[in-house]
Amino acid sequence: MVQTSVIGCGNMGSALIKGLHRSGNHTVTACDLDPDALEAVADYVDTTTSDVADATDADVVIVAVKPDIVGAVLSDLDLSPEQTLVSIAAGVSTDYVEARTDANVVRIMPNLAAETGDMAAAVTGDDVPDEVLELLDDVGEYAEVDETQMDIATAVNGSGPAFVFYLIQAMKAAGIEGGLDADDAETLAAQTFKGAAETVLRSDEDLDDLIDAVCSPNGTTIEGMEVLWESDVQEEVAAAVTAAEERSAELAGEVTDE
Ligand SMILES: NC(=O)C1=CN([C@@H]2O[C@H](COP(=O)(O)OP(=O)(O)OC[C@H]3O[C@@H](n4cnc5c(N)ncnc54)[C@H](OP(=O)(O)O)[C@@H]3O)[C@@H](O)[C@H]2O)C=CC1
Ligand SMILES: O=C(O)[C@@H]1CCC=N1
Repeated sequence: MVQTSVIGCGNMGSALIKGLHRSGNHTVTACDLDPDALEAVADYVDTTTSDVADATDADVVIVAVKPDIVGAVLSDLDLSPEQTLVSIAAGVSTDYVEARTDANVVRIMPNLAAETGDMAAAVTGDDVPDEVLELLDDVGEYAEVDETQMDIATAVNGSGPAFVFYLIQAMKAAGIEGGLDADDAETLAAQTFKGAAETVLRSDEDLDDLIDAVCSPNGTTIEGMEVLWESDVQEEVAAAVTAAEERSAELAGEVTDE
């Protein structure tokens, strides 16, 4: 069992905690100042605490607070080089964290699907220990990237779930407009995204070939695809990703300039 502590049990910290609980491979201490946040994760951890000192004994210490609070939390954490500190904050550089801890620093951009074991994570660090890679394996898939790629990864896989929720919402709304019940429309739209994503992950075929496979000659899909190919949907998705990427870079400036 890897001793893991999670400091900050809000949206992302609690998703990681629930994913780690599912894996059964971790002894977890949850730390948060908000008693309600601790209450919400109490069934998934071994210990809850509001005292950051109680979270310092772990092999892996995950700091999951907002970017502008990372510095304050690090100043309260006394860690050794044998420990690993994982930072998940958008826009907070490895250099910033390394300057404030003796621990081995690993920077990760996770996403909310940690909760279901379907997280996509980008990870960067000079020495990413096996226990961190195994942790990421326990809650989903990961890609090792260069630090310079963290802003774009933050946009694609960190912010990405919100973009996909939006697209599911659009598909659901079209289903309702066509006469489906709201619950049925949500199930059919969401399961279709899930199934399509699984197909991409498991298939060796490229995306154009997968699109072709759905488009029966003279069938229904090609009519819809013609509309999408003629539209600027791809450009709009790219613009959303770019806006998030730029904000990640901007956050880096704000945190570093403190
Ligand atoms: N949300 C997401 O999908 C993703 C978030 N991230 C990153 O994860 C981090 C957390 O984001 P998110 O979970 O959304 O934020 P939340 O605000 O939901 O969670 C942060 C939690 O940390 C608590 N907290 C604040 N100060 C301390 C402290 N000193 N010690 C312990 N706990 C503290 C907060 O309590 P209180 O509310 O009382 O202040 C809150 O419960 C951010 O850095 C973000 O960039 C990365 C990828 C995805
Ligand atoms: O919106 C944010 O800043 C965080 C980081 C990635 C997802 N949520």
